[in-house]
Order: sequence, then structure tokens, then C-alpha cells
Amino acid sequence: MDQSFPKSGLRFLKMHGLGNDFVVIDSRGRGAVTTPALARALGDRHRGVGFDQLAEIRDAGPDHAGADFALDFWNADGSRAGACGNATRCVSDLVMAGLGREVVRLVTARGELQARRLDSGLVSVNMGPPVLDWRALPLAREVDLLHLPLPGDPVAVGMGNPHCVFIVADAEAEDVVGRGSAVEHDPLFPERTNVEFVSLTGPDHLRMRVWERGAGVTLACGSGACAVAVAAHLRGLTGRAVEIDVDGGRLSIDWREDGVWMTGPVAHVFDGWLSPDYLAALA
Ligand SMILES: N[C@@H](CCC[C@H](N)C(=O)O)C(=O)O
Repeated sequence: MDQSFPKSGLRFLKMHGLGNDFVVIDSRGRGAVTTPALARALGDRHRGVGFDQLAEIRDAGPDHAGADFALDFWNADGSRAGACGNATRCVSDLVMAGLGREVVRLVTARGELQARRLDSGLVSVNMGPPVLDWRALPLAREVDLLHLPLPGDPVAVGMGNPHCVFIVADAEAEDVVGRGSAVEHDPLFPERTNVEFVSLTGPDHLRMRVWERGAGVTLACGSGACAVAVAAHLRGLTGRAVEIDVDGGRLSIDWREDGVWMTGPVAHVFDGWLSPDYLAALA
């Protein structure tokens, strides 16, 4: 074997869902390895691997005997996230392939979720019911979630992580970077927030652009698409099932009795090894 390509160190996979990209580390059978410093370093698109989120697979543990695995999420800035819809779909697809199954159960910070692969090859995940309680979101104080006291009259929806949804005439015309980064840090959101700009483009059809907490502009945000569907329905714009066009493609969202289901494609791009020297320099 060519010794300049040693397969030692820490193995990772690179995946994406509609261009929302991930480094996936499998820590089943050993302790979790990700730290804020490792996430920040790997998230660097010049000196690391580059990703929007890092997803670490862990054993579900005895408290979740019915679950096949557990999943933790980290943003590129080294912060933790309670939910990541696209990474959940990607990693579930991987685990389903490994188990030879079409359905898996997993545990995330927000509880047990279910994912399934459809005949089309698309992967669906039940992201659970939306969080519509100001304390749980969390917000800094009690306000009307459907009409937040911010310019632009946005809606707050939790999907295991906070979202601030602006329903606008034309999402294409919005300054996603300028407004998104300002709203992410608004004092109304003590744990910061993800920010979506959405416009109605047809019956039950929406266009969404996103600024993600801890990652900036991304090509897709699965939990954001779920939050947008909930916000648009609660504002009376759409039914409970919608198609959402994001920068990276299309997600289907269906707010059912048992939770908000999100469906879309997944892609496994490549596998790699973090060199021992690189890891030692981070320690
Ligand atoms: N891209 C994700 C959301 C990732 C987490 C988010 N940035 C946060 O900090 O809450 C998705 O697909 O849901």
C-alpha cells in the first residue's frame, strides 16, 4: 500500500442532503470523541474537511433499548445543536443499509425519532411534533409565537432547535446574510436561533432560504423546512403537507398527527481518515 495514504487515525464519512453537508463520525462501541475544538477545526473548509454540521453516531444506551443508535449534532462553529433533519436522514440511510432494513429508530437530544427509506430511494424522518412553547424553544420572555415582536412579524417554531420564520413576499429578494445574522443574535433568543425566509410560490408550495445558527447560509435545512411548514400552516397560508424549494433542491414536509415528517434525498460522497498528526495537534 502507498504509505503516503495511511488508513490510521479517525475515520469519517462525508455526506449531504440537498447540499447541507456533514462529516459523520461513528463512535458506536467506544466513547464519543467530538469536542467543540474538533468540530471547529474539522468544520474549517480550508484547514479541515469542511461541513455545515458534524453528526456523531453513538450507541443508544440502556435507556433507549428500542432505538438502533443515538445521534449528536455539532455546528461548524463548534456549538451543539439539538436537531438536524438532513443529517438525521443521511445517517439513518447509512445505518439502514448496514442493518439491511428500511426503518430505524434513533435517539437525539429531542427524544426518539423514526426514519424510513421509501421505494423511491428518498428518506423520510419523523422530526416529532413542533415545539410551540416559549420556555422550551427557548425565548427570553413570553410573547405571541405567531407574531414575534421583531421587525417583519416572524413566527417562532421549535423542532428540537429554535427557528425564526419570516413569511415574506419574495424570499429571493431578502438579505439572508445581513438579516439572518442579526436575528440569530437577537436577545429574544437566549440560545441564538436559525432564521428562515419563506414565500408562497403556489398552492402548498413554498420557497425557503436559510441562515443557520452556527453555520451561516446553507443550501438546505431540514428542521428549518419543518418549522417553515408549521409556520405557514399556522398562519393559514398552506395545508399540512407542502413542497419546499431550498437552494439545494426540494423537501416534502407533512405535518401529521404523530409529528412533522420530512422527505428528501441523501448522498454519501466519500470516506476519509483524519491523520494522527492532525488529531495530535488538536489535543
Ligand atoms: N441543517 C440542519 C440544522 C442544523 C442545526 C442548526 N444549525 C442549529 O444550530 O439548530 C437541519 O437539516 O435541520
